[in-house]
This record gives sequence, C-alpha cells and structure tokens, in this order.
Amino acid sequence: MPQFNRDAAGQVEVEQAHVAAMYRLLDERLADARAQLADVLRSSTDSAGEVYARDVAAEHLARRIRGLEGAEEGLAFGRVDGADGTVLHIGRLGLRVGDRDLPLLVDWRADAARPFYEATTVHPMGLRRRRHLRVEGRAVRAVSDELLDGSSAAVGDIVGDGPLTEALEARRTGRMRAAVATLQAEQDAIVRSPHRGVTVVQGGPGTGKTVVALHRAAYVLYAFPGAAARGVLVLGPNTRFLDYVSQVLPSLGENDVLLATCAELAGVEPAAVESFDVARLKGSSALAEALADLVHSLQAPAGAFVVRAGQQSVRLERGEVAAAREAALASGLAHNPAREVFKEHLIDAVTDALERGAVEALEQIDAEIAESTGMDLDAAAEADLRALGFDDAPAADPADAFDADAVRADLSGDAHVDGAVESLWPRLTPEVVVRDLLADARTLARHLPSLAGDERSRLVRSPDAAWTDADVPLLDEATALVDGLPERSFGHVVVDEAQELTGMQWRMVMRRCPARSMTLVGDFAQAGPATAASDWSQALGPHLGNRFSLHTLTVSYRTTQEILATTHGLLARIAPSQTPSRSIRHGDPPRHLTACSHSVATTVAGELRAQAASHPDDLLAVICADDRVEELACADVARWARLVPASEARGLEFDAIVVVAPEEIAAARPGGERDLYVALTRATKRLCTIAVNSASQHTSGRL
Ligand SMILES: Nc1ncnc2c1ncn2[C@@H]1O[C@H](COP(=O)(O)OP(=O)(O)OP(=O)(O)O)[C@@H](O)[C@H]1O
Repeated sequence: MPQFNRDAAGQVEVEQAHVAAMYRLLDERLADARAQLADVLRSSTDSAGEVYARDVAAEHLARRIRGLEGAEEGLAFGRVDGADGTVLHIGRLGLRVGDRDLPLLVDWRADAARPFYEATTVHPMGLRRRRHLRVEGRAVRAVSDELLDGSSAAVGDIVGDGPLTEALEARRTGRMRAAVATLQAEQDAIVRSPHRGVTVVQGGPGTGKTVVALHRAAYVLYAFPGAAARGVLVLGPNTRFLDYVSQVLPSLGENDVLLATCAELAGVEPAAVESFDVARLKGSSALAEALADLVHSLQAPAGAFVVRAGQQSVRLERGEVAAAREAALASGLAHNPAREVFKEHLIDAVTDALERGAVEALEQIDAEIAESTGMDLDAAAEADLRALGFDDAPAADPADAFDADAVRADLSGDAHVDGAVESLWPRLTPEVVVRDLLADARTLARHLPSLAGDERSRLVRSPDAAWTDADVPLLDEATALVDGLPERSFGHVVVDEAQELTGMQWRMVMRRCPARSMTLVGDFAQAGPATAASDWSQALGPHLGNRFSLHTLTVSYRTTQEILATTHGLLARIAPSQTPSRSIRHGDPPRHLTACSHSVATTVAGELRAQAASHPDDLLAVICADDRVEELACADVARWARLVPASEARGLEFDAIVVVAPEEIAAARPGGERDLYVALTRATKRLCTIAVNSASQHTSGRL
C-alpha cells in the first residue's frame, strides 16, 4: 500500500476514535435527559402550580431531547488545527467533558468555529489545517484536508477532493439538507453577522439564499438569546416549499422554529383562486388605508345617543357622543376593545344625566310639598334627627340618594343600552370588514379613492365567495384593526422567496416582528405575478425606509454553467441590470426536444423512461404550466418523476428537470418569463425542454 493511503487510513482511525468518544457523550446526555423526563412525568403534583411547573420542566427536557436527537446525524464534520498545535472538532452542537479546557466538540455557531468557515490561505486566521470528516452513521469514512499556512503536506495531512464538490454531487432526495459542513465564506459571513436589524440577501437561482436563511435562523437562536426567547419564524411561499426545507433546522438541532406560509400565520384557509391582476391590486398597501378608513367610518361618526333607562329616555347630544368617541380613539385600542371605552364614557354621561334629573326631581317634589303644606321638609327632617340624638345631622343632599355605581352597573348590563351603542359603534369581525369593503364599487370609491374606477370594479367580490390567498393579508389587517395586534410575535423572522411578498403581506410580517430583526432572501428575477415591486427599496421602503443591509451572493451551487448559459438571454430580458451568477458546476448541455400537441404526454413519458433507465438513482421532475398538470398526471408521469406546476417551482431542486412547453409557461400568467426562468434553473445536473409544435420552436430559440 502506498504511504499516502496508509496515512489516510490512519487518519480515519484517529478521527474514528474522537468521533466515537463524542457519540458516547451524546448517548450519555440523551440517556440522562430521557431519565430526567421520565422522573418529571412520574412526579406527583398536588396543586395547579405544581402541575404547571412540572409541565414546564417536561417541555424543557423534551425540547432538549429533540435537539440532541436532531444533531445525531452528522454530529461532527470538521476539525481545525491551529498553528500552535491546538485542535478543535466542529459539529452540530457543543459537547464538553467536565471542566476540561478544550471542548470535545465545538458548536458550529460558536466564535471558536468561525475560522473553520472563514480561514483562507490569504487569511489563515491562525490555522495550519482545516479538515473535513465524511461520517456515515457513526463511522468515519474519509477525511480531507486543506493546508492554510502555506506549509507543504506532511505525514498525516490528507489533501484530497473538496467536501463541497462531494456535497454538491450527492443525489437529491427531495428534501433540502443542511450545508453546515460546507458553508462558504460569503455565506458564513451573512449567517453569523452580528447585525440584529434587517439583513437582505439576494442572488441568482441556486446561490444558497435558502441555505443562508435557514442557517441564519439557527445562528440567531444560538447567538441572540433575546430573539430566541421570543421565537423565530421562517416564512415560505407555499407548503410544498416548506416541506422541502423542513428537515434542515431539526438536523441542526433546532426544533423551536415555526415554519409557515402567510395563510397559516393568519389562520385562514384560502379555498379559491383569482386572477393575478386582482391579486396584485389586493396586494397594494392602499388597501390597508381603505380598511382603516372603513373601520373609522363606523366609529360613531356623528349623531346623538338616545337610550331608555327605566321609565325615562335619556338623550346625549352630538357633543357628548363626540367626546366619548375622542376618548375611545385616544385609548389607542383596536376597534372592538375601544368600543368598551366608548360605551363606558356614554354610560358615565347617561349616569350623570340621570343624576341631574333625579336631583331636579327631588328638589321639585320638596318645593311642591313646601308650597302645598307650608312645611320645610329639610328643616323638619333635621329636627326629627336631632330629637333622636343626632345633634349635628347634616342637611340631606338629594344627590346622596342617587346610587351612581348601581345605575352604571345596571346600564352596563342593559341590552337596550348595548343595542344603542351598537348602532353607533358596532362590534366588528375581520371577515365583515373585508367583505363590506369589497362589496360594491361605491364603498370602494368612498374608501379607496386612489384607485381608478375599472380597478375598483375588478376588486368587487360576492359576499359569500370563498377567500383567496390575496384576501389573507386583508383579513389579517382587518384583524389588527378590529381586535388588535397578533397574539404571537417573533424575535426574528426569516422570509424566503421574499420577492414574492406584496405590500399587504409585508405589513403582516412587520406586525409580527416588532423588533425588526429579520433575514430576507430572494431574487426579483424570479418574482411571481402578484409582486409589484422590482427591487428591495420599493418592497421594503414603505416599512423600513433604508434601514436594511443588502448582500449579494454570486456563486451558483445548484445549476451547472451549461444550464445557466441557456438562461442568459432570458435573464437579460427579465432583469437587465442583473449580472448572471457564475456556477462552480459543469455538466451536459441542456437538450431541447419538440413534440406535436397531441403527443406531448408520450414524448414526456419517453424522455422520463430514458432518463430513469440511464440515471436510476436521480430525482427527476417535470415542470409545466399549471393548466397542463392534469393531462400529464393522467399520463402517469408520477411513476418516474415529481410533477410540479410552474407556479409552485420556486425554491425547489432536482437532479434533472424536464420543462414541458416553455412557451406555455411564459404565456400562462403575467411575468410568465420569470416563471420560466425559475423552471429552467431547478436542475443540478440535466435540463431537457420539450417545446410543443412550431410556435414552441420559436420560443425555445429565445430561451
Ligand atoms: N455551502 C454549501 N454547501 C453545500 N451545498 C450548498 C451550499 N450552498 C448552497 N448549496 C446547495 O446549493 C443548492 C441551492 O441552494 P439554495 O436552494 O439555498 O439556493 P437559492 O439561492 O435559495 O435558490 P433559488 O433562488 O432557486 O431559491 C442547494 O442544494 C444547497 O444545498
């Protein structure tokens, strides 16, 4: 055996010993935590307080167990050797034995791990060597070293193929994997940025924006305890995408992140779709003003308040009603809680009026008795009291006879009073507010004067129509107006495919992140049809001004250079100012086939069958215009490939892609060329397009 290979085997053995020790410790920690959890669950509890304390402890331990279990796969993946001989192993979490100075394993997010990601031969950061471990299960299979200090390889240095290449060449599984072992320096700088405000990351398809976003979420949980305590939200465009990325954070030992779409966040289930021009109109922040204006118009705009109290009718004039309204508005509360303030003020005013009436009535009775009997009742009562021994009995004040608190309580619970309040300041639900705003063109004209007449007509919806995706942020806005801010807010929010968000959706996000600590990643060249903004300033300016820091990723880790080259013409049309990314991968040139319109499914099936035979382990997908999904589903495409409608392809990745009828995708909806760009850039290895008939030849030539 040559010296080099013996060295490699020897180094694998050395690392195996370290890794085995780490797993022993992990197993011990897991066994400990499980035993503690069992004890806690068995412990007896006598009071509600004890039950609460037990549940909190159990939840804490369960979370710890999930974290340890999540980190098991690929527990350790790297090692750095300092020029001073210090050795640190880097992994998914930190492990330390007793008080030993050096930990057995350093969490990848710790400062000590930074050189593993950032050291270069130009800036070795005190390192002599960076080592990557390839571990399968618990067995170390290979090691690969980079020498950083300019020294030449010595015995024990295993300089080989980069682990990044290995990671990128691995077969796709349909689920994104963590890239913690191979984060590149430009990505790592963003992931562990100390900036707590808003970080925006842009870059072409496959440049690792999602990788950065998810690793950033894990870093925030580790490094910013304040944000972690309030929770981290990852917002994605649809459930297909969230499913694709769902394993990354648990595999980094982080289970306390909420992954959601806007609809899930708002608790609405859209059951209808609508045209994109309507969706785009509904996305404008002008709708927020319109909703606020409508709610405002229902808050006692004018008028008197008349209510029956016992036998009497009390009338409060406009001025008194206006004062109650001002007090309610000054409370700063949302519409429904402010209604209570309004009602209280009205009741106070009614009570005062009743008291004034009672005093006047008593005084009048006294006066009438005095006139008819010639008796001064007050003087007579005083004399009687004195005769009973109450020397200094005060003169009875008629107002004392009036029990204002009891009257107020009666009025508060009185259905008539509530009915009268309701007619001035009705209780509202978010659904009613949105429904009423969009009920007819006249209401829209009143509250949304900035829109043109034909735009307003397009917004009108039938009151019993099902909600759509674009209605979700309207309902959320209306909820904030009528009931107040969402119960749950987050310490940090990550938004993926952030170019997709409309003005109204950004408002949803801002409401849930009062600290404005966010990581937003996206690419305007991939924007869908509802997006009105064409850059970050337009999208974020209304909510954040220029308070965000912008980073651009430039290297594509997904798409081969050959596939990217095919899309250059398209990119120049849809985003002329964008510089194409450069890819570090090379592969087969894309293939362009043509099919007759009646044999599309057969051609697709033939192509898939051939690809499945030549690359049996690869993950294949067919992407087509949404309207063609049904036809291809019937052709049994699912036997060989995932079938993905173009509108849902954002963020996904496969080994090979067949794009069916590119011209149809480009024409299917506004901005369709951007959908096509998304579709063409999903493959890590092979791209095949199937144009349909002669019209398609023309479009495929323009890709
Ligand atoms: N440092 C890395 N190490 C290993 N793999 C990486 C790295 N960076 C990115 N990748 C891989 O490259 C592919 C593309 O990454 P990702 O999905 O994050 O790109 P993106 O910029 O979000 O793409 P899109 O714009 O299409 O949504 C993924 O398979 C990801 O795992």
